Amino acid sequence: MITLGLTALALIVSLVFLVKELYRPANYPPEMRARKDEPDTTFTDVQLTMIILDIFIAGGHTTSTTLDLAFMMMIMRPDVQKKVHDEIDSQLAPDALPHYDDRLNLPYIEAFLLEVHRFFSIVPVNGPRRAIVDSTLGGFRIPKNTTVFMVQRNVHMDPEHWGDPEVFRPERFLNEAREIVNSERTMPFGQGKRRCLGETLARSCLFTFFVGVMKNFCLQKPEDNGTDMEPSLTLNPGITLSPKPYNVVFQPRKGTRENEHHE
Ligand code: HEM
Repeated sequence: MITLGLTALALIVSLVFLVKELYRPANYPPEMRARKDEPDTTFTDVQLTMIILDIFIAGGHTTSTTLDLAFMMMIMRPDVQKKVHDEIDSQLAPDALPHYDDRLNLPYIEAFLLEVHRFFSIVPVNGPRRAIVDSTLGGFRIPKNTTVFMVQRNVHMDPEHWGDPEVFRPERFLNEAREIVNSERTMPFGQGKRRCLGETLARSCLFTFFVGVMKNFCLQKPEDNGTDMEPSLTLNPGITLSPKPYNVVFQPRKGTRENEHHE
């Protein structure tokens, strides 16, 4: 709760400073300066502030929650954590920092992150959209102008497609040659023209941050942990899901620089 409060405070303070700086006409970006006298321009202070807010709100919580869940799965499933470590150790040089391109050599970790997206569906319902023509979908008539929502979670938990959707199993995204097999049935970032515009940034942040941490640490349940460690989700005031607070020990791995500092 305290962390959340401090994060919100830091966000508001940085936003106020940023906007104060931008409000000086000399600091306006070139397009805003060029268009400032156009009556219908959308290059305004308010528009800019709202876009920055959009990006912070849409991007910050979603990415950090997905990482929270990925780390939680590491302590819930030591067998999966071992496969993650084995893949990192066999593919990355000891001193190398992870790069997004490394995902090509780390298919198990890519499959693991896809499974985190699928299993938890942190944005369970996407939309709204408006039907712009009369149409029929799966036998249902959808009249023009109907508001439509896509229930991402139902797609991710469809037993006809996944077979065992309630099981957390990264291997479902790998074929026999250990290549990633994916389809539009995995849609954590939505679908269509209004799908998430931060998808590439989010995927690269998740991958590099997760691999960077896992390369250097073993994640363990604290011995005296009294917390409920089941993967349970709480609905935030808004549209995303996040895990209940949980405790985790980050144990430096042998041979890592991090460990040498601790010894
Ligand atoms: C794991 C991380 C993220 C997830 C799971 C996620 C998921 C989503 C989903 C499901 C939507 C709705 C798409 C739809 O209705 O079809 C969305 C929209 C959006 N996301 Fe993300 N997102 C993530 C990260 C980010 C980041 C890092 C940014 C920005 C830097 C971002 C910016 C946005 C914006 C601006 C929209 C609204 C797009 C529009 O309405 O045209 N998201 N996101």
